[in-house]
Amino acid sequence: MFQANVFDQKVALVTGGGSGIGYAIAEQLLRAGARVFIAGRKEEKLKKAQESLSQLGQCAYQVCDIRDSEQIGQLVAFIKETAGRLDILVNNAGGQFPSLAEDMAEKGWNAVINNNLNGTWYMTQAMAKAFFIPQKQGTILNIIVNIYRGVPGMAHTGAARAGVDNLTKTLAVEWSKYNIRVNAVAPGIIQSSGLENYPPEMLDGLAETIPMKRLGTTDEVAWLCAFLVSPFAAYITGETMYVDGGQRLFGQQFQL
Ligand SMILES: CCCCC/C=C/C(=O)SCCNC(=O)CCNC(=O)[C@H](O)C(C)(C)COP(=O)(O)OP(=O)(O)OC[C@H]1O[C@@H](n2cnc3c(N)ncnc32)[C@H](O)[C@@H]1OP(=O)(O)O
Ligand SMILES: NC(=O)C1=CN([C@@H]2O[C@H](COP(=O)(O)OP(=O)(O)OC[C@H]3O[C@@H](n4cnc5c(N)ncnc54)[C@H](OP(=O)(O)O)[C@@H]3O)[C@@H](O)[C@H]2O)C=CC1
Repeated sequence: MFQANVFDQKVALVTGGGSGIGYAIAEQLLRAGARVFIAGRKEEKLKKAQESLSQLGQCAYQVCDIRDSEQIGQLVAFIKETAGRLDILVNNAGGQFPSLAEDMAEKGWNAVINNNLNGTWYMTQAMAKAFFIPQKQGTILNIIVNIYRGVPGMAHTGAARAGVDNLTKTLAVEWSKYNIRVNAVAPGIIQSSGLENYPPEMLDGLAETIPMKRLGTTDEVAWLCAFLVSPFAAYITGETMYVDGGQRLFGQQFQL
């Protein structure tokens, strides 16, 4: 998408970079010259991803649960020791499970809020304080979901991602004095490893309800992400951009 030197000397962290959309984002950043760290909970997944991503450039991984402040502290230390700086944070790690609102247990609600809202915040604040604020420079990109018309069938993630959408705007304003840009990307339904968590019948016939009559690809999300964290988007902050084939305007999220 870009020339190979757009992210020269830039260091990026992609949470959830071991699979799916996060992997595709890491790939685009590496192709354009960034040094990339990926993080997630499962070491085997990260190791495999790092091995193949390393063919494109400098890539390292660290196990880190975004809900765990101690592990985030260890990740900060690892990036400081090995790269000395961080320029780009992509908060991609996340997930949820389908459930009607009336059936949600308190523990399940809290698990999804904790993963997608709190985890994103812990990671963001830690990386901003350790790197972006002292450097007076940085860019943060939050991956959320299509929340345009609510998220029927997954109220917990709708609430959590709306929180991140709003956090994006607040931080864009508060941290512009540090030369930090903060944006978000809201994917529609993307053909990725993440969809394996959903029963196939929930996705049956969905493509037909989307204006573009197909699901998105991980690359189609990653291209937008690479643009938003690049210097070509230098005047864009506080924005949430949808990459959804028009689904937010007309189409089903999945079969209820
Ligand atoms: C807007 C439309 C978008 C449609 C497409 C979207 C696609 C994607 O987002 S793809 C990415 C999907 N990937 C994932 O969702 C994988 C990651 N998911 C998770 O890790 C879990 O779902 C998590 C967020 C809940 C985190 O899990 P964890 O903190 O490890 O929690 P537990 O597994 O211990 O569960 C705690 C609690 O949550 C309830 N629960 C969990 N899974 C389910 C389930 N499948 N169905 C119903 N309830 C569930 C449950 O109450 C659990 O407690 P226990 O009953 O004591 O186990
Ligand atoms: N695919 C889709 O249709 C859509 C996806 N999204 C969102 O995009 C993001 C990427 O999803 P996708 O690639 O499809 O799915 P994946 O399930 O492949 O990716 C989710 C990634 O997040 C990591 N992760 C989850 N929880 C944590 C945690 N607590 N700490 C650290 N890492 C974590 C997982 O790694 P590990 O298992 O190693 O922890 C995994 O690599 C998610 O936030 C997802 O909700 C949004 C809209 C649609």
